[in-house]
Amino acid sequence: MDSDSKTEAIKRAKVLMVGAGGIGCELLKTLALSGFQDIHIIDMDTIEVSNLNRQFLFRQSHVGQSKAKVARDVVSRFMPQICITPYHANVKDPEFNVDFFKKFNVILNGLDNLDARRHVNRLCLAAEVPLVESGTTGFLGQVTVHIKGRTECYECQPKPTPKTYPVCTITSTPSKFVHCIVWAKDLLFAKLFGDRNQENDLFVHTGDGSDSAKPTDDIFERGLDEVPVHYGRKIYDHVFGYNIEVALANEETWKNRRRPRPIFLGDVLPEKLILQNGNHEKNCLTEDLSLSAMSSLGLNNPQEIWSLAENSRLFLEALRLFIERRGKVTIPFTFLMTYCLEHPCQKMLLMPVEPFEANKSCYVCSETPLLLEVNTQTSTLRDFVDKIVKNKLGMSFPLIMQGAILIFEGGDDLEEDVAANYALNLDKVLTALPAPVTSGSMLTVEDLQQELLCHINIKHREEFDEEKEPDRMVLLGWTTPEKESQGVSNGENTTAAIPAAPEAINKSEEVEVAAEISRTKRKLSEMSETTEVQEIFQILPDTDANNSMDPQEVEDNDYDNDLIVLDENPEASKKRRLQ
Ligand SMILES: Nc1ncnc2c1ncn2[C@@H]1O[C@H](COP(=O)(O)OP(=O)(O)OP(=O)(O)O)[C@@H](O)[C@H]1O
Ligand SMILES: [Zn+2]
Repeated sequence: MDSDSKTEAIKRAKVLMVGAGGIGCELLKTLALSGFQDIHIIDMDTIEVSNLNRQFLFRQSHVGQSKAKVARDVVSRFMPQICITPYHANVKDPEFNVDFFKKFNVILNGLDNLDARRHVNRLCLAAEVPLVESGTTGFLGQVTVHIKGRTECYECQPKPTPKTYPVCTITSTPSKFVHCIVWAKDLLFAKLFGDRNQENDLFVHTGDGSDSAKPTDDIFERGLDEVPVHYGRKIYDHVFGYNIEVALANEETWKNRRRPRPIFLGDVLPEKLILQNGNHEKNCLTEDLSLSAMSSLGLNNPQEIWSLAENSRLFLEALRLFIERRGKVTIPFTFLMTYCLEHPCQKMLLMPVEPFEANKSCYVCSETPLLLEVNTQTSTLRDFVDKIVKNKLGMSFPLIMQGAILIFEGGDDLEEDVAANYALNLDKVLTALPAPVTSGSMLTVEDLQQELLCHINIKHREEFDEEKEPDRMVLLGWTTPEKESQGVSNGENTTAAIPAAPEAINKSEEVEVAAEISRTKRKLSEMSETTEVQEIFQILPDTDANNSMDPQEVEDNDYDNDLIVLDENPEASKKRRLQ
């Protein structure tokens, strides 16, 4: 296809962008400047002040307005000839069904959560429209292209879910160091310095030993003139002393566990030391902001194992420093996320990545059945619907069948008596359902909106590890194919779409490709550096560069002017198609 017809194809293409946030604003600008004329945008959010630092289409005066609509208005001002259609809506709304998706040549995601990404992936598969998925990990951006039957789908690789711990374990019966760290960071720190309106599961009992009539939350409220050391002592005695005494009163809990020992500050440190803890001569607000509790106490080696007395002094001192630095403004403190990249990006702005072939056992793009280990005699249908069908499989309106018998249907538009019947089923254990689900049963779970159908084989199991398998159900059969290495994900904000190393290419005479994470080096000529699907993305910013958004036409591309990234030695660039 010559470059004129490619430009024509771009002009004719109808594209859908999902998300008009950080990535979406950039994307819309780039699409508009690249010559796309018919762009649709879905975003469910309104603009917030905190978006203004990076979502550059938005201004202060737009705060509170629909992102999709403002993005359209702003871009239309400098590109009035383009037709931009905004939808202030959730992409999961039923109006955005498979027929809606089929109208587009390509879908581009600029989302910030796994749930919506999975939903769009499924609709793209059902509608057979290419999906360009993008996201961030730390300071790096990633883009992958997913085309049904030619590349892996977004869900071929299981996405790492952030590790969580049951609240009761970390508050009452911690057994690992990590439990204590999560308790301190997510519960105690949040209670002391976080947003007061945010729910917090910190295990607090009524009564603090001084005034039991007061509500417990008062313990964490610092009096207007309360000196930090007094406040610190109150918190210390409450969480390490009083709460432990209360917990010990429940004998049942400690039958098979080591009993904890309550600690009160007065038993650990002499009164004089409590009052003269740390370097009080320095006013941290005006002086040394970097002063840490450790250096204030003259503890210089963090590798040393501190005594209980030293730890207690550190607690008091760190609390005092936090309080003084915060001053009178009680804005919530949160932990800052810092990403540490093992290998920098080799001075490359764009890093080409080969799309991967589909995972043959992916339940989303192949029909591979899954296996569920569950105690069929104690788990209810509700457990199955909430924990597996909605949470794990990401279905919104599931239909569950055993053989030809429908046992559950989700949705807002059900007849009252039908809904009541399903509600009755929800609280029944699996073996007590009208069509009993036992070991060996096969359930069919379908989401009509996503046009996704999965078969789940059931295996009865009695015992579960409470920590590793808190759902008391284990979904198996969704195996990861052999790959070089797993990617690094930061959870919700990343596409987590690049399972193996992004490959950076050096601009050396003998062009070399370094697989970033595995560090295996290969010659460019050996690895056949790019594929046509990547080109789609790579040439977007340049209208003269050639491409078509039609997957059919992609097959017929000529391959002479791709590979944007290298290119001191274009001759070295041999092309390889995905099989
Ligand atoms: N289900 C969904 N339907 C439509 N839009 C969605 C959906 N889920 C997320 N989005 C949109 O995706 C965009 C993601 O943008 P971004 O990652 O910059 O996050 P943000 O919410 O704008 O910023 P921040 O997270 O810093 O508040 C948001 O504008 C959000 O409204
Ligand atoms: Zn897949």
